[in-house]
Amino acid sequence: MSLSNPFLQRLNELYQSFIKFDATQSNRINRYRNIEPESALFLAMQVRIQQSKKILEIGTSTGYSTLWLADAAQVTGAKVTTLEIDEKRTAQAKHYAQELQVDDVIDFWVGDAQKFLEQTQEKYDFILLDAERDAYLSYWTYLQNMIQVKGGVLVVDNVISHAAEVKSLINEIKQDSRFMSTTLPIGAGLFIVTFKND
Ligand SMILES: C[S@@+](CC[C@H](N)C(=O)[O-])C[C@H]1O[C@@H](n2cnc3c(N)ncnc32)[C@H](O)[C@@H]1O
Repeated sequence: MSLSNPFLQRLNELYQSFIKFDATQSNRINRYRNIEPESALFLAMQVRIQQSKKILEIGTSTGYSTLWLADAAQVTGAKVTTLEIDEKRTAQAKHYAQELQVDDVIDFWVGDAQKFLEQTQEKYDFILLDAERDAYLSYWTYLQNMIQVKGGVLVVDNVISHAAEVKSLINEIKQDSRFMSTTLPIGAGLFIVTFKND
């Protein structure tokens, strides 16, 4: 059953252990930097509301958000492709996904997300962008062609907590008359983009 109490308890346990780990790391890059639980909950709801079938996550880390997305994907009959440059993190995320029996809907991809985006011809219903913010403008070149035109959505995390770092991306998207977008004050701030379809 989706979102069973044991599943939620284990997710919470994992989240607490990741937070503890991050507190021991002075170098930001070494931290896991998992999404806030309230953001993960919102994303899992959004997948259900949208009835997503194809989900892309950029930035797996240890898989906290991936687990939420995969659990929702099992409900909607979706597949999650998740990208991570650090193979040790992917191995961890895979391990938790197997333990929680959501690995059957996840395709773990290891490498530089830029390479994946350059090569893919796929479109996605739901895209979560949660990696290194200085690459986002470059990713957008590809992502704008990867959002499903009818009902697809891109969600960018940390747009309130790190507003200055995502300003250029947000300006670029706001200026593009094909899209509509807004920021939700959930967790570290979620920026949501979809096609206007006018
Ligand atoms: C903020 S964390 C992702 C957190 C994850 N979404 C969660 O909520 O559990 C960002 C991750 O992106 C990865 N990353 C950074 N640059 C990347 C790149 N160029 N390609 C793929 N992954 C990258 C980092 O290694 C890090 O694990």
